[in-house]
Amino acid sequence: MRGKRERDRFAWAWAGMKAAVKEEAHLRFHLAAAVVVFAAGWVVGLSRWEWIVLLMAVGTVIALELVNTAIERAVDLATGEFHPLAKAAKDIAAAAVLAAAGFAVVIGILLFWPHLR
Ligand SMILES: Nc1ncnc2c1ncn2[C@@H]1O[C@H](COP(=O)(O)OP(=O)(O)OP(=O)(O)O)[C@@H](O)[C@H]1O
Repeated sequence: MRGKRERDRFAWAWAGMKAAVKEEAHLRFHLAAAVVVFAAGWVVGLSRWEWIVLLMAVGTVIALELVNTAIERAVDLATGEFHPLAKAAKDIAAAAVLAAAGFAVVIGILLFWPHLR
C-alpha cells in the first residue's frame, strides 16, 4: 500500500513536471541551457567537485522555476482581479528565479574560466 502511495506521488510530480514544461517557456529555456552547460562541462572535463557545484547551481534554478510556476498558478486561482499582494507574490517568486539564475551564471564563469584559459 505504501509502495503504491509512493508511486502515486512520483506520478503526480512527473505530471506536474510535464505540465510545467509544456506551459512555461522560461522553464524550457532553463532546461535547454542546462543541456548546453552539461555538454560544455563534459567537453572541458570538469572534475567531480566541479560537477557537484554545477549540478547544484542548475538544479536550484530549475527547482525555483518550478516553484515560481506553482505560485503563479496558485495566485491565478486565488484571484482574477488585480491585487497588490498577487503582484508581490508573483514578482517575488520571479525574483527568486532571477537571483538563482544570476548566481548560477557567476558560478558557471568561475567553474569554466580555468578550463578555457
Ligand atoms: N492578479 C494580479 N494582480 C496584480 N498583478 C498581477 C496579477 N497577475 C499578474 N500580475 C503582474 O503581472 C506580471 C506578469 O504576470 P503573469 O501571470 O503573466 O506571469 P509571468 O511572470 O509573465 O509568467 P509566465 O511565465 O506565465 O509568462 C506579474 O509578475 C505581476 O507583476
